[in-house]
Amino acid sequence: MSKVTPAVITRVEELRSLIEDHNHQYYVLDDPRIPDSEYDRLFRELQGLEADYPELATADSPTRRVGSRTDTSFAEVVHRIPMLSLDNAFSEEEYRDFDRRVRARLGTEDDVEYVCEPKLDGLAVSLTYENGVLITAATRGDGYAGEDITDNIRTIPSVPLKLRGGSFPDLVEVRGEVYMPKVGFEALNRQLADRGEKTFVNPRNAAAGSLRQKKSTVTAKRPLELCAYSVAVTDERYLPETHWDGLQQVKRWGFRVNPEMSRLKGVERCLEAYHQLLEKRDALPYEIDGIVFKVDSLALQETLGFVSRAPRWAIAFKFPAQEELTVIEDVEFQVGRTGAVTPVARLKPVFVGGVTVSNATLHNMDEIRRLDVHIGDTVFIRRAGDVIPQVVKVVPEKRPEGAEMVELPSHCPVCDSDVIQIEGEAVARCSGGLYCPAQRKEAIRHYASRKALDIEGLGDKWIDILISSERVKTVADLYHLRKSDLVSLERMGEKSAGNLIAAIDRSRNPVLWRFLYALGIREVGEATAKALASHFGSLEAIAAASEESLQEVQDVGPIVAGHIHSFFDQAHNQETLAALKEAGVKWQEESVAVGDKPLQGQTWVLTGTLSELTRDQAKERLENLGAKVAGSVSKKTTTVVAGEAAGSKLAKAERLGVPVLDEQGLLELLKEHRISI
Ligand SMILES: NC(=O)c1ccc[n+]([C@@H]2O[C@H](COP(=O)([O-])OP(=O)(O)OC[C@H]3O[C@@H](n4cnc5c(N)ncnc54)[C@H](O)[C@@H]3O)[C@@H](O)[C@H]2O)c1
Ligand SMILES: [Zn+2]
Repeated sequence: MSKVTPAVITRVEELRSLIEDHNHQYYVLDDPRIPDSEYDRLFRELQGLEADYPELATADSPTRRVGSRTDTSFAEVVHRIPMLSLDNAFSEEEYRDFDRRVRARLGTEDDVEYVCEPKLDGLAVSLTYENGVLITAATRGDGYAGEDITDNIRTIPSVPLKLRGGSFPDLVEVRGEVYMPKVGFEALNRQLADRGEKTFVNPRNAAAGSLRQKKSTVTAKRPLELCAYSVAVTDERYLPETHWDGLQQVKRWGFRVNPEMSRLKGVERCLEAYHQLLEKRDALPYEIDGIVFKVDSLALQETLGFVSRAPRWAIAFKFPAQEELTVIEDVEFQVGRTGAVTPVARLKPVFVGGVTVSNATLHNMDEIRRLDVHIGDTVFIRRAGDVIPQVVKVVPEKRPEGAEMVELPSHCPVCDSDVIQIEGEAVARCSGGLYCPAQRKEAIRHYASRKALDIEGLGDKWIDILISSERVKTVADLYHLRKSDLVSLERMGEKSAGNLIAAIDRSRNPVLWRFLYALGIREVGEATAKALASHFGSLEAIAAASEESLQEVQDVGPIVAGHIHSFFDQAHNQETLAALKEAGVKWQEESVAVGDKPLQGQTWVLTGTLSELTRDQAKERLENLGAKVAGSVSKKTTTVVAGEAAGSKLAKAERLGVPVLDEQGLLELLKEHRISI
């Protein structure tokens, strides 16, 4: 046996006091200061020291007690049967040791039958029913007395207020876990974050915080559920022989029990069940942190008995932790393909949720302010399932002196354009949309898309090739491409290369709204582009407009106006526009000013096949002249344009005496109004 030294005594005292503090934070305030993994390490260290130096063990050490004292504002409920904790196993070896101890105590070599239950990550409650009616509900508290949360528990839909099935003891206690499903947890945190309130670090804390509310109306709004996992009966007649039978009984009384539970014989099959459930962990709609294995026979349970804080007949075999502590070494800003500037935390690498994590997203500046992240902070990292790692909490006590706040950069780290955060928007953006290399691909793709300049054949594959060969940096470079470039770049056939060049050429004369839309200004969709074009008439006028005058246009609010203004404000975007002009791109001025639309008030109908234009193009040109283009002919129709093979619409027009124009006639009309095809 080792000899006690002053250093050991100090450490033991330090650990006890630390653990007590963490218990209070966790059980009473529902606001842990460290992740469970860290807590478990402290707890194990204390257990280890107490085992090595038995003379230091005390009856009131946290290793001998359950939970935390409940001097809270809730009334006290004394448990008829104590609510204990569970011993933990963190490795297969520890789990096998547990089974070995069980068999040794029972004096048997035979396989023991166990019930395997997912360890739901919530909080334990005890529900007392008298004559089948719920009369009290209590938290575990310190195991002997808990808090009266009866009013709150009644708001949970899966808690039976009355037992079903007709046959039950006069007095019965059912125990189970109150938890918050993953979806509900995420929604709740989103809501809290939107309101700028403190979020919960994980579903367990959310469940505990929600159930332990002063007002049951608040609890009622929280997505809580209950799963029962044991029954404590005093009436012999209702005493089942096995734990499993007890669960079946509870189910008949109207409780939900976990569908993943199973009854298995022997340690090997239990280990298989462990691995199977671990595989399933991420797919489950609720969080679990391990499996609880319980000896099934109640007679054997009694033989095995208890130690101070946990039964000897059960163990919780924990899954790898999904939360760990680490340090934020730096915060960098990344620019996404649509210009969103996102802060990313560079972490001291940490093993969490089964992988080593060295980056975590911080979403946006609001999130940074809400969490109060500083460089050098110690933080909780959470990585649950495939979800990208998140910083869920800062540990303020561990902040180094002089730690710097995180500031939004004023210029794009990729292209140096201004970073703009428009009031009312959480996301900050690089405003060099036409020029920024981070946004290059998206900018070209959008520019060439069907509703924009409709450059046929310029798909993702070509965009990738042109960008990676650095042949195209901005959309203006498209117009300098030659057929021979394409052929040499990708051994493209002469004919298709020729087609692509021709398609690019055809896009040199866009109507104003299409060109405006093609620039990919944030929030400027087709309808807004049309409205802007017809209001201002020229790109120069739009570029020069103040944010106030932009807002005179229908559907343009302060946010859209802000995006338009900052886009045209960027020198790099102006350069790219100039380069487009120089490359021979000539967007048409809106040929008609407001109130001067020659076809205003007229209704036109298109039918048959046109050869020079598509139907959409013809429609757009007519709309530019003020006409409404309808789908069917009536007496009110002003003119019908009939292309090749026109059918019933043409016939109807003739019957009603509506004027008919052929394609040639339409083209002449467009020319007359200086609308190019
Ligand atoms: N982060 C912190 O500061 C902090 C502080 C205190 C405790 N903790 C965490 O809490 C743990 C200790 O808490 P504990 O005493 O509640 O032990 P525990 O959570 O390890 O095990 C006991 C609990 O498991 C739950 N449980 C879920 N499914 C169950 C089932 N099928 N059958 C029986 N019980 C089931 C019950 O709520 C029960 O009370 C620590 O390991 C640590 O992870 C963390
Ligand atoms: Zn940029």
